[in-house]
Amino acid sequence: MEYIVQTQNLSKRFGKEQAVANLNLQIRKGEIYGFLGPNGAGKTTTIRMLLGLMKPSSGTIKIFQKDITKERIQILANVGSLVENPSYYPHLTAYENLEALRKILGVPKSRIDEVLEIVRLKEAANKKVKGFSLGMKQRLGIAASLLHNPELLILDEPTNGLDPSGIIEIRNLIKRLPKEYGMTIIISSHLLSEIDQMATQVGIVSKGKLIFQDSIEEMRRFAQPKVLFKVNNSEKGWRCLLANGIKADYQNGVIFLEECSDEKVAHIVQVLVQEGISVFRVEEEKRSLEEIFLQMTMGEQAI
Ligand SMILES: Nc1ncnc2c1ncn2[C@@H]1O[C@H](COP(=O)(O)OP(=O)(O)OP(=O)(O)O)[C@@H](O)[C@H]1O
Repeated sequence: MEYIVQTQNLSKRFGKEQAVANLNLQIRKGEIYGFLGPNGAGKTTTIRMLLGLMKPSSGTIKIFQKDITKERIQILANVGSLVENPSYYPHLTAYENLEALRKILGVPKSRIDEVLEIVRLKEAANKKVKGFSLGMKQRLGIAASLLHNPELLILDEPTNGLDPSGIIEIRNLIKRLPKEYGMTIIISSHLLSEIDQMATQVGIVSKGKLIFQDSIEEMRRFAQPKVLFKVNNSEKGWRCLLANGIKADYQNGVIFLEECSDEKVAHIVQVLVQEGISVFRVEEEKRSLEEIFLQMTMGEQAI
């Protein structure tokens, strides 16, 4: 299998602190790789190493099958990134900001219109950046990172601080890039909900270790919501379910199941009603990333 990004035992230590420990990332072409982990898990440190901004304590990084320590310049010529909040000249327009960067990169002038089109900022091209919303600024940052037409785009928490509509804009933009331009994308986040609807592959780091790396479908198996049944006499209801061979859980007056298909929900409601219990509500409770981590790491160091 040919990987666009492959790390082997990638590690970074800051004094006594092991920020990244033996990471083996494997990212294929055309994937949107959601790099997930809570704050402080080691995402930014990993990304900085991938971009050659920080030296690993040990381990290797290959991007486009090339070793970053040996062919850094050639690799980075094909990598775009948005790592910290990008800085702009606020009194210049979006176009002028990109033009300043274009001159440094030495790409044709026509590329500015192309990237503005990709991030859907063409209409705002001649507006001063100081009037831009945070979402527009992030899109401009992505436009800047696309100027040199990279094959790999690395985005560190690009939706941080955005409102829901800003998040949707970025999500739609990112989803289009592999399809329309054959790009591979790494996008980090501490919120599963933010990358859930765009990632095709997921890597989860916790305390510097990769505890999960697989397809989003496999991830969703872990992230299935709990189903809660709110009824008038919950303890009786729960005992009825057990008596009918339905393995439900009961806590703080609520009956719940960790996994429950539509058919099973219908069956449970039927059983409860038949026993004379009123069902007020059936709710889904989404699991937080922390709960999923807990589930994944239960009893083990890593998967
Ligand atoms: N330059 C540094 N010097 C010392 N410690 C650092 C440095 N950079 C990061 N760390 C530590 O390494 C650990 C991982 O940090 P990192 O920023 O990579 O996490 P993260 O997953 O990106 O979290 P966040 O979402 O908060 O940025 C943290 O405990 C952090 O304090």
